[in-house]
Amino acid sequence: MAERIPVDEHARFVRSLLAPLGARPTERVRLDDALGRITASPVESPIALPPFRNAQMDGFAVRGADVAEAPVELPVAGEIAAAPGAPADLAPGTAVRIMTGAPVPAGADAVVPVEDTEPGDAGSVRILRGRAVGEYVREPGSDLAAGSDVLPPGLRLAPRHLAAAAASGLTALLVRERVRVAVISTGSELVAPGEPIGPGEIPDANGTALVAAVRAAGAVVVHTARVRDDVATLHAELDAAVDAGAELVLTSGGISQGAYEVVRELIEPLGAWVGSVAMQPGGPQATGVYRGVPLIGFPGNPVSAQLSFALFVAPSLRAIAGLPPAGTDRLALAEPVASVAGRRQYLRGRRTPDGRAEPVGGPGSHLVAALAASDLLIVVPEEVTRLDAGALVDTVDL
Ligand SMILES: Nc1nc2c(c(=O)[nH]1)N[C@H]1C(S)=C(S)[C@@H](COP(=O)(O)OP(=O)(O)OC[C@H]3O[C@@H](n4cnc5c(N)ncnc54)[C@H](O)[C@@H]3O)O[C@H]1N2
Ligand code: MOO
Repeated sequence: MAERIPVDEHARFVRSLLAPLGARPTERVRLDDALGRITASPVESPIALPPFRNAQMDGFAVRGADVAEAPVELPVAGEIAAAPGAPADLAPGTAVRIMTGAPVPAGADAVVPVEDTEPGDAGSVRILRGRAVGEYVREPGSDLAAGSDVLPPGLRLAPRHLAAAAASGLTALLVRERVRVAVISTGSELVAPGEPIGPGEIPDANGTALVAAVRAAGAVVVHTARVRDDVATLHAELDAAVDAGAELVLTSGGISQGAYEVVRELIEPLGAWVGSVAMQPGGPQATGVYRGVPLIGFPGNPVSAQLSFALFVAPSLRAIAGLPPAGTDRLALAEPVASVAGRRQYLRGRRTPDGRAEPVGGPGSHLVAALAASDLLIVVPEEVTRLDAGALVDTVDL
């Protein structure tokens, strides 16, 4: 029986295989498509924010000097809406009705909120409370000067960043390209989810899981396939993946000890490593390079495939995409657990309301529903075969 590679050694190797993907080219994307992308350079605002002097309140634009001694009555010269157009200058000793966001006319230097006024005689306004120069006037550039940076490089774009870019009049941003990934499920028993299931057939869960996991890790899927256990078909799909621009190929299934191990049969002769890692689930693993593109082969069992992605591939992809690593914790076990000597066990579990780690559904790597009912992994170290309730364990958030 071939040696089992330690988990941390395999993780280091996969990380080194994916390291070159960290040097990202850049592309311009429309603001509407930029959510979650990473800025590739500082983003300069061509205009000042706000772009012009405008009112912060609905009320009356005045000269501060004219309202220093309230109450005072001023003739109303007209009205300025928040609408296109430049207002006429304000004559001394007059007021103009103004709306929030409307340009403050030259000559005015304060806005009196409408609540602090009442109608005066014959089209005039009575100002009940004095306002100092500058009050309720938003100066151009008071948020950001024209030509200065509105966003830094290396920023993961959230809605508030896109709002600032839009306010600056920008329509597109230079961002880092996402890592392009292909996802290939192997197994003659697989049918597309929703297709009728004949005897011996099951819906392909790994395709859906890995596509979603790739996206959640900030990368983009450029090719997917579901292939029967046929080496020529898999070979053609690997070529299609590389031709589609994939920079990373993920496969599931076909790497253990059976008679139809299609991934093993294809890639082992090409120099890939297909072996075993000292963990459960996820023991069988494969790594290689196909036409210059890294290929990571996961075991077919759905829990194994999902955990293998989370533990070995997601950390690199998330780091490249500017996403934080999965959360970890150290929690007390809610129940005793058993494990296998010599393998690191990743039990599925959930955090109880009182903050303990409770195992969910047993160690089997086919327990896809139990994984869905879990929100963390409970790590049982290689040398440990039993832990009592209350023992402290490392956990990894799913
Ligand atoms: N004699 C041995 N048999 C097995 C070993 C071993 O060491 N010696 N390892 C076991 C472990 S652990 C795992 S994990 C699996 C890994 O096998 P493969 O990677 O070759 O995967 P398959 O045999 O193709 O499938 C395993 C299992 O998963 C189901 N499957 C596969 N693909 C999907 C999919 N896309 N969606 C849903 N389910 C999938 C498949 O039907 C099998 O039930 O090998 C063990 N055997
Ligand atoms: O190691 Mo396998 O991944 O348990 O089912």
